[in-house]
Amino acid sequence: MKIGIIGASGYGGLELIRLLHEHPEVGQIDLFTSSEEGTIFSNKYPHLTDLYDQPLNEIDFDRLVTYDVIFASTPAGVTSKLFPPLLDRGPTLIDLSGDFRLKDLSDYEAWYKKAPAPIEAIEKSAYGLTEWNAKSIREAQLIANPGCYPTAALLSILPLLKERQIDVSHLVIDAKSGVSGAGNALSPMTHFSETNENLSIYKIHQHQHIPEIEQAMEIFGGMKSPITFTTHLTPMTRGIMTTTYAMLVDGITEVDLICNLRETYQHMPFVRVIEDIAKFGTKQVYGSNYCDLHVKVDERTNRATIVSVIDNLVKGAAGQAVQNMNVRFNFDEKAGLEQVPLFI
Ligand SMILES: NC(=O)C1=CN([C@@H]2O[C@H](COP(=O)(O)OP(=O)(O)OC[C@H]3O[C@@H](n4cnc5c(N)ncnc54)[C@H](OP(=O)(O)O)[C@@H]3O)[C@@H](O)[C@H]2O)C=CC1
Ligand SMILES: CC(=O)N[C@@H](CCC(=O)OP(=O)(O)O)C(=O)O
Repeated sequence: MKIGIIGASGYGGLELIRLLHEHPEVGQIDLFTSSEEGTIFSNKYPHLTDLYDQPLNEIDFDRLVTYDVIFASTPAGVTSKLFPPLLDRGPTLIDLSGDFRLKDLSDYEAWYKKAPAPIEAIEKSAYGLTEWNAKSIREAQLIANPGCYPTAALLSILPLLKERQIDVSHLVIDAKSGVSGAGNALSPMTHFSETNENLSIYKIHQHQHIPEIEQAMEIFGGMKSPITFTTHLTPMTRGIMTTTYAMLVDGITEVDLICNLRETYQHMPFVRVIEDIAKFGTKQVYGSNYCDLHVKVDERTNRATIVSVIDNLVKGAAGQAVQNMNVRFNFDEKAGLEQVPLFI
């Protein structure tokens, strides 16, 4: 397989390189840039010395069409223009940004505050939540990799919504992310002295992942309702935890929820149901493509607390993108993704 990575020098791009480098089906990886053409990649990132001593390439349409797969890990608003002309020209396109995730164009405009991609391209894209959309991913030329928070939240709540075990109204999803979720651009939000030893809340009720989660709840869970979704920045590099609070449907027990999660994901290699909460946390999945789930019912309130953890750069971005490539090309779904989590 011949792979091109656009936005290779960003955090998602670097993680794609790390994972694809070990992939048994990948032979060639070329790196593309919008700003640093000719820069020797290992001069920019010396941890890649002897591994990627090649120059960054200009983004050139005639060259891009020669690849089997093009990954783009670029800010919102880039692939909406870059990808549509590449459709039907050969490469499978895997987009890590939000440009093709929302089926309703007005949602994209309202939440991303940018012009949406052409509707024809959005209609051709498959939402890349691998565990829930493998059939469409297998046939798609363009895969819209999910956002990091939606990946964690949806994997935990979709089985429970689908089986009508939790009440869809009044869902509260409380989410926390490590700083790498914001990418490598410098900003006051991720300034060390303001992030370290701080816990902050941001984009309250305005996060662009709200419509993405609600859309997937409807498509895959068959349940439609507005959610309350809050995001917090935590002083760690990687990791996301989402905690969802949901009222139980009458007669449903904790055992029912656990059995459902176990059954749903029993043949899926990257989703684990963890019953012992003792060490449950982002470190259990750090550097890996796992998503760990835990659910506990509070019998006093009849409410379930549903917890999910992922590494935002792996299952939340590059790992899931590689998993989608594996599904798309009928490779072993685990190819390139068998890293043991870095717990200590
Ligand atoms: N970080 C995370 O945990 C996650 C990120 N995402 C999404 O993935 C995408 C990438 O995120 P991340 O890697 O963190 O971001 P970064 O800011 O770290 O990297 C983005 C890269 O995009 C390239 N770029 C910038 N502008 C353009 C342009 N106009 N045309 C082409 N390339 C451009 C830049 O490289 P160069 O200057 O060399 O072109 C830059 O290094 C974003 O849309 C983000 O929202 C999704 C899930 C998780
Ligand atoms: C910590 C942090 O800032 N995280 C980012 C996640 C970015 C992301 O995944 O956004 P896309 O929808 O563009 O892919 C955020 O909350 O916006």
